[in-house]
Amino acid sequence: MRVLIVGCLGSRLEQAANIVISRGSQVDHVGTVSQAIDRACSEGNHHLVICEVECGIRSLVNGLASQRVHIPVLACGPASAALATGAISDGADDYLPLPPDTDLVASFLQDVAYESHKLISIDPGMSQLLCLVQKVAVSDASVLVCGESGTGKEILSRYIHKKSKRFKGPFVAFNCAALPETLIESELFGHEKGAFSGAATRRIGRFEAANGGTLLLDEISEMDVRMQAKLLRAIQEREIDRLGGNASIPLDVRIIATSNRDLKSEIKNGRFREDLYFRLNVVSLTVPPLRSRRLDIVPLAQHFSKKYCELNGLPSRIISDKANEILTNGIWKGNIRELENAVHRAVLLSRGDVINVEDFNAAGVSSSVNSERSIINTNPWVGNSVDDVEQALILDTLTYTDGNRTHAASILGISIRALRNKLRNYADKGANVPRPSLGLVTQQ
Ligand SMILES: Nc1ncnc2c1ncn2[C@@H]1O[C@H](COP(=O)(O)OP(=O)(O)OP(=O)(O)O)[C@@H](O)[C@H]1O
Repeated sequence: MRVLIVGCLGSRLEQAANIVISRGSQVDHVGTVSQAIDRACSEGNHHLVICEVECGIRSLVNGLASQRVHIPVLACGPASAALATGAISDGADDYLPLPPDTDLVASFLQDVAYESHKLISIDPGMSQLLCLVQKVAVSDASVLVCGESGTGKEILSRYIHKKSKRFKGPFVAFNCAALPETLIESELFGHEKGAFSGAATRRIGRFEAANGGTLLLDEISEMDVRMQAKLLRAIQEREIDRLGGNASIPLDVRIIATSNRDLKSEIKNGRFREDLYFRLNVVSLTVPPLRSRRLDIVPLAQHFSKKYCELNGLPSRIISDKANEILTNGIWKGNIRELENAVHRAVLLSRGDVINVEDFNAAGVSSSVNSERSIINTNPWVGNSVDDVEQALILDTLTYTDGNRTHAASILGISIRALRNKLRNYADKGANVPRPSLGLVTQQ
């Protein structure tokens, strides 16, 4: 989830921002309402705005409405009934007294997340999985969610949390592939002030932030083996030590881990600890790829169309029958993330209230139906395989970003991990893969 914070980053607003970050959301900060409106309009991917009351709630709410951007606004400021009532009558959805109460911030985020993490599915293949999820969600057992990249493993993990007895507790997501080894430990376990150079204040880690709730360890296979040992100890002993701390902190956390690698072969290759695998794999769920649950394509595409029309302040747009047919019967190389990106681009490119096949063409959707009904038939890439086109696009993008994997993944709309896997394959096939630029935190 992405949150835009508006106001002067004094200590109280900073505390609110830190709580939001510790709950697994991404934070952007701007100083004024007009910057907030610009940013929300130009980026179109914020799920919540938290705005200091003195910045002007009415002008923020009116400004967003005039650009037809619909994002919930949480006003914040001193604990005062008059200020809270004023902010709400100016159009804020709610009021957060500062200094912020962690549980209150968490519950606002949860309400917003509930809307933005709605799980859409009608395909019988998924229904079976969801029945199983209902049964296992109520227990406290660790769950391992497997499936290809972008199939919805994270959204399914959130669903498990929502259906569990812990649903009122926090859901904290941690991506094991996103940070260098040196930072993972302090991020997971937290640190005391002065634990290492740069540790200017005490910081609680993701485990503590998830206490009473669920911790999602996304892309667990990417975690270094030494770190896996520390993780295993924390899960087994149900307690952690902050870095530089001398008292153990008891934990009451349900663990859900995801992987798009085959962990059994990772174990064989010595890259994943077998004992950790058994700890995590009490219940194992596999999310099917989109190509084997085609009945989900149309409802998902409609859902994404609504979502991106709203986020970009556009009137709602329906997807034409022809485009739906092509999306449903096309050869999908990608998964739901790719469908979401395609619909997002088509929403932005379409004019009027219908999204047509041409809008998907212009958005670069290259799936084709059977023989003659190819979505793209005039593209210069015709004649190349999808794999070749994808490789060329990825390597060109990486050259453009000067080797920066994070930036390239963001432009391409894929996860860093998916990008790294592809680069590894290209390098294995002998392709010339641009090296990471200096100071990068990701590795190939
Ligand atoms: N059933 C669904 N309903 C609505 N949105 C979905 C669904 N499944 C996935 N999505 C959306 O698709 C995108 C990718 O989903 P998600 O991040 O859960 O996939 P993932 O398998 O965890 O990906 P990765 O392996 O790359 O981490 C997200 O934006 C998510 O909200």
